[in-house]
Amino acid sequence: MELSYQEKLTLIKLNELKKAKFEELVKETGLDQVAVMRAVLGLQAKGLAKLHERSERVVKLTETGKKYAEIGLPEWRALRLLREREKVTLDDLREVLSDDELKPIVGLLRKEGWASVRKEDGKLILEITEKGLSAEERPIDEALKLLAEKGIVPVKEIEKLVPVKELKRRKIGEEETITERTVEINPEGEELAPKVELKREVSVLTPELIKSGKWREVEFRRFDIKAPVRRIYPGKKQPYRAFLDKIRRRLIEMGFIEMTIDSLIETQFWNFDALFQPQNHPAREWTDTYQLKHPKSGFLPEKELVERVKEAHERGLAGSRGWGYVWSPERAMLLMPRAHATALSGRQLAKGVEIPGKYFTIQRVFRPDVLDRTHLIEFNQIDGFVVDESLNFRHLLGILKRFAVEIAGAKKVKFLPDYYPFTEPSVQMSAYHPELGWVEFGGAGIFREEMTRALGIDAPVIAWGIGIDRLAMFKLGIDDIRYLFSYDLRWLREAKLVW
Ligand SMILES: N[C@@H](Cc1ccccc1)C(=O)O
Repeated sequence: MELSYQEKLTLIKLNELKKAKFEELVKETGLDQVAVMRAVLGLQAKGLAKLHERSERVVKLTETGKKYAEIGLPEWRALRLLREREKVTLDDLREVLSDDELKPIVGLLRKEGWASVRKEDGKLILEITEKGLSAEERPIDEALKLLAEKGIVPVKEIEKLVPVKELKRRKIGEEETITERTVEINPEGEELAPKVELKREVSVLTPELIKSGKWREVEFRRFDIKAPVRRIYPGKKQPYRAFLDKIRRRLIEMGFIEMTIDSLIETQFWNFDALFQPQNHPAREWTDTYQLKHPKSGFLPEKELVERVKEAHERGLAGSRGWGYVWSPERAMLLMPRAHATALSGRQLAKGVEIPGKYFTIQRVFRPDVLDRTHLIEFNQIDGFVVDESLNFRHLLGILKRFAVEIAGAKKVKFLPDYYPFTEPSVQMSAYHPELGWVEFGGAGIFREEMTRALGIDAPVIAWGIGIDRLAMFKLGIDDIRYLFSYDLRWLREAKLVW
C-alpha cells in the first residue's frame, strides 16, 4: 500500500492515540491542518482509519455579553446602587448604566421584584424591596459565568440554566454550530502502523542530495496534480500590457526594429510638419488634437532640417509645388500630446535608417473624443514603415495583409482608397473578423517624396498606422474599451488573453 509521508506520520501518531480529536492529531504530528485533513481522508479511503464528524449547537458570548461578564449585568449594577441608597431616581441610575441599559431597567427590576416603582412630582422613584435586599445569584448569572469561563458551551448545557432564547434576547449570547472531528484507527491500521517506515520526505531533488548519495535514503514526495487547491493570484502583467507586449514580440520576430521615445509630448513639428501636413490643416486645430499649456513651446531640430521642411511646405520638393503659404516656425514649435505614432516614423527617417530596413513603434496617442464604450481619448497605435529601393504599392498591400492575418487573426482583408497628407497613394484597411465583422484596422500608404526627401531619405518608404485597441478588446473578450484601463480586481485577475 502506497502511503504519503503525511499519511505515514499521521498513522503512526494515531496508532499511539488510537482515537483522537482532530486538533490533537494536528498538534501531535506537527503538520498543518490542511495536511492532516488530507492525510486522514487518505487513510480513511485506504480503510486504515475512520473520521467521525459531529456537529453541535453551541453558545458563546457576544461583545455585550463579554462586557457584562466583566462589569456585571445592568440589573446588578442598579441593585448595588439601590442597596447603597435604598431609593433612587431614574436619573441617578445614569451613574452606573449607559443610555441603552437605562431604558429596560425598570422592567427588569420589577420582573425580579427587586424594586418598587412610584411617581413623585412627575419623577420615577425606585425603592429597594425585601427581595432586592436578599437577592442572590440567579440561573442567568450562572450561565454568564459559565460562558465567560469556557468560551463556548453546548446549547444542551446552557438550557439546563436558562433558555438560549433569553440570552439572545438580551444580546448576551449567540448560537453557532461547530463540528467536532474525531479520528479513530481501524484494526487494519493498527496492523500496518508498526511496519511503516518513516523516511525523510523531500519534494525537491537538490544537487546536494545527489552528490551525498542521500537521495537513496529519502522518500520523494508524490504530487497529486489533480488535488483541489485554493486559487492563488500571483502578480502578473496587466492584461492590456500583456497584449501589447505580445504584438511587440511578434513584430520583432518578423525582423522589425523598434523605435522608442521617452516622452508622450511632441512638437507640432514632428507630429505634423515633418510629415508634410500643412499648418492650416483642419486636423491641427483644437478639435482634433490637444495642446500643452505649460510650457507652450518646445525646440525645433537642427536648422538644415527645419529649412528643408519649410522649403517643402512653401515651395515644394521633388517636382511638387508645395502648399504655397508662409511656413511658421513658431507654430511648429507648439507642444502637444502626441496625436499619432507616425511622429516617430518621421523622427526615425530624419535620424537615418538602414536601407533596406523595417521599423515599428507602439505608442500611446491622444485625441479629443467623447468617452464611451468604444472611444477613449488616449489609445495605442502601432506605426511602422519599410524602406527599400525596390518597394512599390503592391508590397505595401502584401505586408498589411500579413499583419492583419498575423496580428489580428483576420480571415479577409479589404482596402479602400483614402487620404493622408503624408502618403500618396493612401489606403484604409479593414479586416474581417469572424465575430466582429469588418473592423477598421488602420491607414497606410507610401510616404510622399515631399516628406521623405525633406527628411533626407531617397528611397521609397511604405508606411502604416494601426489602431489596436479594438483588437485588444476582442482578444481580451471585453465589450467596453474602458476596461482596458480598469481597476476591477476581478477582471485584472481573470482576464485571459486568447491568441
Ligand atoms: N497616422 C495615421 C495613420 C497612418 C499612418 C501611416 C501612413 C498612413 C496613415 C492615423 O493616425 O490615422
